[in-house]
Amino acid sequence: MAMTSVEFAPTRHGLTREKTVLRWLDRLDQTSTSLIPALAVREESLTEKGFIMHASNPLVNPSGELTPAHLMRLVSGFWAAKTLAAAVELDLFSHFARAGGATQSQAARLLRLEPRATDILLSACAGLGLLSKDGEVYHNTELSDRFLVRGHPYYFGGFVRMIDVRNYPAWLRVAEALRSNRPVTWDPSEQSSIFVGEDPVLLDTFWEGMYCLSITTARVFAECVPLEQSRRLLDVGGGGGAYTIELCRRYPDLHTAVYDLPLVSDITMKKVKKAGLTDRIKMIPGDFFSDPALPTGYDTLLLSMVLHDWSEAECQTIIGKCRAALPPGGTLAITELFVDDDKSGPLDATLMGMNMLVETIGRNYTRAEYRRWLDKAGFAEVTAIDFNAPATNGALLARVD
Ligand SMILES: C[S@@+](CC[C@H](N)C(=O)[O-])C[C@H]1O[C@@H](n2cnc3c(N)ncnc32)[C@H](O)[C@@H]1O
Repeated sequence: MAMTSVEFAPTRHGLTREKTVLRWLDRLDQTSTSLIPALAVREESLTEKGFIMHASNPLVNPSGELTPAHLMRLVSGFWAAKTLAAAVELDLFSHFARAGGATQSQAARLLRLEPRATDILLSACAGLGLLSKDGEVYHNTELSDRFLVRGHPYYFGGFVRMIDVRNYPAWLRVAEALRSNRPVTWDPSEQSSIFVGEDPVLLDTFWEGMYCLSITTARVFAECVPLEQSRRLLDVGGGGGAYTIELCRRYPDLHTAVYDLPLVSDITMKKVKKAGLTDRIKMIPGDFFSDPALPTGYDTLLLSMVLHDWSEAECQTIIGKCRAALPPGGTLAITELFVDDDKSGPLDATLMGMNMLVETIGRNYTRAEYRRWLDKAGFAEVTAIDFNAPATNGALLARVD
């Protein structure tokens, strides 16, 4: 049996979080690792960040036989998600940020919980890398401090709420979605899409959630995708405007517009106002299916997480309208969680595809599928840029001759 020591980075509170993790690495043969490549990557990245989940639960037993540990992680994955969601619902991380950390009894008072429940929640949050412990005092980790404290510009809690209150209940019916090949949150025979005719409270949760997910994603996009030549950019189906906000922050001469359904206008303009960018981001209400053409006068069009909502035919219609709206030399940027061309991963993209099954009539497409449609629409040259962000793993830049 081998004993592997995993170094945990010192936290900002000066703790040395070095733990010894027992693993049966000398018995972990090639067969078992090749069965679980996605897990191996995930575990590596968790280890890099200083967290390792279920490290005491080996993937192979002392005799070298595969255990169901990986299945245990998969099936109990929602325990982690729901713990995070409950902590966000209680606004635990904002309380801890204001108080500068808390003991268990202080936390019980802050959160208005019984001591037993507080004890359980704080331990679980520490196990998930959301809190660290210094003596008797729990603190936010850098991760929760940056993304789970209300009011932070990159607050991610809105997406956590959206997943919890809107998306999780829908996923309870995922087998039904598979059998019927239809979304479970709306009826395609009665409604034109997921985006219209819904409960306004849920809709608000949806766009707020999308914004929280997209603002961190857009920041990476703005860093990785070279758009120095762009002067006027139209974000087609731009939602809460996260991409236009981050791109305007990065490129001071850029002027942009968000083109989206009229019911999104107020949500978007609130975000734009808060970012102080009303002079460089305008809202153009519209519908890319019923409008005969997209607005013109833009050298760059962006489609972020729009096409995965739609069928192959509808994707081609939208791409065709983008091509028609672009001038010579113009660029269409598509950013999504692209599925690999051989359709065997990556995990985030394939699971987003499952999410599209539950909620839409689309799926997550491969770069090869997009290249085919872009070629058919008359784009001259397509460049792929790979990078990793919460809601995208790259971009395709398609240029008009
Ligand atoms: C998954 S969201 C992506 C939002 C944004 N691009 C982002 O990455 O944060 C899809 C967006 O497409 C918009 N949309 C849906 N149908 C549309 C239509 N027919 N015309 C214009 N926009 C539409 C929705 O309102 C929504 O904002």
